[in-house]
Amino acid sequence: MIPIKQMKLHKLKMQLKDPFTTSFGTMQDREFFITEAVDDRGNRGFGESVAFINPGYTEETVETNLHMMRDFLIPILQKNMIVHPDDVSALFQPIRRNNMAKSALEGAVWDLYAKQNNMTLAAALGGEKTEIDVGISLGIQPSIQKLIDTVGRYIAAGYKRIKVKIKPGWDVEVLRQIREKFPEVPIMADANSSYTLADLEHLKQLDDLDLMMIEQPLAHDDIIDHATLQKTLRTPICLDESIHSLEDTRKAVELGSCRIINIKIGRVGGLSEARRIHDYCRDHGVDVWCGGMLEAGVGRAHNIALTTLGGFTLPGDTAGSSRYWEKDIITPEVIAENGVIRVPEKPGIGYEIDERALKQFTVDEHVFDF
Ligand SMILES: O=C(O)CCC(=O)C1=CC=C[C@@H](O)[C@@H]1C(=O)O
Ligand SMILES: [Mg+2]
Repeated sequence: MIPIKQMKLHKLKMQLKDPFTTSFGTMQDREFFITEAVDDRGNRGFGESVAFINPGYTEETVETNLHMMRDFLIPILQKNMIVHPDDVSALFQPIRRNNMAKSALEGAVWDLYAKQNNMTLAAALGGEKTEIDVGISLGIQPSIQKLIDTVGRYIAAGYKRIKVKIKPGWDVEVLRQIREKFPEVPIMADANSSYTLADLEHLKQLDDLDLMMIEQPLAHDDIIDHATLQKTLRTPICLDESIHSLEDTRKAVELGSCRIINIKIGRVGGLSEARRIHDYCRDHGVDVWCGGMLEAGVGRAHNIALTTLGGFTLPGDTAGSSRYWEKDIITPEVIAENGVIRVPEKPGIGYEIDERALKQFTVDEHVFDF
């Protein structure tokens, strides 16, 4: 690989079109880093950190990302020769966790590598698809009727599956009314760890609603109780927060904690580990799909490239840019037509950075020479 000459961290502030409510809170203001790896040939590789402002989803935040990238991870990249992007996750091994910080930098290296080799990021990863199926993830709405109207709108727009947030008091009845209204639509529920095994009898009611899966019903750091729950539920459990690595995946699959895994590039530390998890799941008959973290266009582009791998058999959360943003930071924006996104054919992430938009949303910058 042509060496990195400079790494830039652009700190952005953007506002989601609509507030996004889950069992652990409501988000609308998004702060995050766009990472930019530059070589001496004018190639620029981009990544995106997906940590939120507060540590509600994982322990990472925008501020911990900056600390880890500036004080530990970029110095490692400055000191070492990278031959292939897979080297980055190996170099970062001695640093514990902090997967979203690692992923933000590794993603920029993967994009730079693909551009240096005049390949799409999808091709660099070994992806096969020229288009991907996508679903939509809906936050908790003010009323059941509002949720039903919103579900109808996205089904009319062609999205391939609907993901509904649930939590105690907003679950069985809500899903029953949606299923009644839309008997054929692929529907899944994401609980974001808001139940315990004490809710086992309550959760068994979900088995009658023909759901594709129940995502992360129990604790964010559990695979034992999920195995107990999966034994009693017909509906597949999908793990999200519990899975941070290939090792977590292996243990969860061997224990029978889940039948499906939501792979999020940031949560597992980058594209190389995401691909290793994909390969393991494909070899062990576990379905995977690509989750979302309310990303801007760079993160969205990385999700699209990853989803081109053959084992991504289920629609993911990578909806079009306009679902999230009045204005995205890439051009063209990501467009989902009838629940399908065409994989871009330009080198790297396949979308250009909209420099005016990047500048408009940038609130801080850090530049590191190599
Ligand atoms: O990016 C998207 O549209 C998916 C958003 C989404 O469902 C989630 C994002 C981040 C944390 C959670 O709230 C939730 C998830 O758990 O998948
Ligand atoms: Mg989830």
